[in-house]
Amino acid sequence: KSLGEMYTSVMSIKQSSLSEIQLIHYLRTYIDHETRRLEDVKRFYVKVSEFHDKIYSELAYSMANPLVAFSLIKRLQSEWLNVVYSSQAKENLEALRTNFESLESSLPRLEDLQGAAQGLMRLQDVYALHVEALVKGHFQRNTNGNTVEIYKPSVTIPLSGDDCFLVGKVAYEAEDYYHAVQWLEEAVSLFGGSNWSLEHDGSLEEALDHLAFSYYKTGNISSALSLSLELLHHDPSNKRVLLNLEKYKKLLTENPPIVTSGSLLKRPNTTYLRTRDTYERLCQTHRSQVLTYNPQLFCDYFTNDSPGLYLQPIRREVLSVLPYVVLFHNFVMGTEAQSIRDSAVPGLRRSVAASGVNQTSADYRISKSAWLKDSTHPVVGKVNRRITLLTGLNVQHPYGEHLQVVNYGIGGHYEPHYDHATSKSSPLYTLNSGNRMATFMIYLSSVEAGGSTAFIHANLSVPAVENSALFWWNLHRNGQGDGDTLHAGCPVLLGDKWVANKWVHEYGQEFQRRCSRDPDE
Ligand SMILES: O=C(O)CCC(=O)C(=O)O
Ligand SMILES: [Fe+2]
Repeated sequence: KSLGEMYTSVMSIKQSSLSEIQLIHYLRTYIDHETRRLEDVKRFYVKVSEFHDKIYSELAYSMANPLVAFSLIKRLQSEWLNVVYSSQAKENLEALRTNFESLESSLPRLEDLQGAAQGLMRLQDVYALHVEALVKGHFQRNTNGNTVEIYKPSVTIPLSGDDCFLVGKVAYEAEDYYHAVQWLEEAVSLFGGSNWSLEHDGSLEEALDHLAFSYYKTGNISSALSLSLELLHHDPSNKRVLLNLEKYKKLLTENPPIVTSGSLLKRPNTTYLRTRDTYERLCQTHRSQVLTYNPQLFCDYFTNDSPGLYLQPIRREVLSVLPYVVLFHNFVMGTEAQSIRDSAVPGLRRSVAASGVNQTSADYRISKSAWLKDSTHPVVGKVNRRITLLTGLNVQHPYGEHLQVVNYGIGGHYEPHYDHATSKSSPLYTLNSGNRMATFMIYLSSVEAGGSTAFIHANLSVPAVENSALFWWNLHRNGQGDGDTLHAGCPVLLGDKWVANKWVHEYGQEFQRRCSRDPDE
């Protein structure tokens, strides 16, 4: 069900941690059986050695004893064979493997490992994290020479040399030598002092090999050369490394390094983003500072003149006027958010994004989502009615889409995008109820670090505040898309981020939001 896409949602990752608990249990059983088997082997060893210790001084005399002679012959003819050809070890291992295979369908795949590695590199980039600190379990940023601790997790889990090697290799295989160099450097220094471990894929030699080549690719020949020399020290007869070494020496003598290291060490812009700098700055700041007093931005208790809200007005915070973005505090209760999250779990699938006439999964949206109809759970209908009370909008299907519940994964994000359709052939029009006029997005969880909603052109970054809801108009009153609504879900640095989207379409709102020919309205 969640095959190959586990990394795209923290919910799926939680489920896989249950598989590991089961595996620990299987391994314990295996260790117990193997320990018992080895104890039996040891007992036999002691028995036979003691026998020989006993008869050592009087060998000839002892062999004359028919009982002694018989036991010797029996041992050599049968007992030793039973020990040496025992199938117990194989049976224990097979039991372990059968148990492991029973869980295989719920284990992460190679895509998950690669996706998780890419998630780490995304966090490194967007939050300008210090890789050396990150691999030690610390979330730190370097700003103008100062180290800033972005978040202090309650448990610090450092990465191993092999972990770093894997991240580096994912970058290396994608020909992203900028990240490869940084992660392989960590791998080399962490592998340095440690011994080989059963569970590891990589080794110091392999890390050196990949790092040398990555440096070569970034134009840093002298580092490539010195790493190759270090590698030869460990593996003197490696022909390929010897050849590389010659090549690097030649390159250096022909072309002494004028531009020194790092010249080609630029971050790759894989998913090209024109607004990348603004996006990342907004993600890094919690709610960008409004320095000038703006009387148009205010807070109030809001009822929208709906009798249903008279006794319980909602705290409204106007965050931006153009585009109009408001935050409704405590829009849902914690128990309601919980019910919505729980109802969504069975339906969670990899999120898609509109691409031409189709909807496909993409690296620029890393999450899982589920669509909840009114009938899924009483709370869904209740929340829909509350949206109508607050906004006056008709959210009945197909004037409103079903509630989309989203759970983000490792470094989960949604890069700058519009919620409304920007082309006539968009799949959003299949509901035949016009374009997405407004977005009502509920934060179903808080996030420890990262995961804000950033409005690129409005210079606004809204942290995920549990139970609150964000509302904005995507379209001008004349039906044109409002380019200023470009927004993004920043990568989740730490936490389990859940949101629910209710998208309201143009049709059905003719009397709630009247048209205007003024393009600025
Ligand atoms: O998660 C967020 O903060 C934004 C999500 C979003 O923009 C979307 O789902 O369309
Ligand atoms: Fe959006």
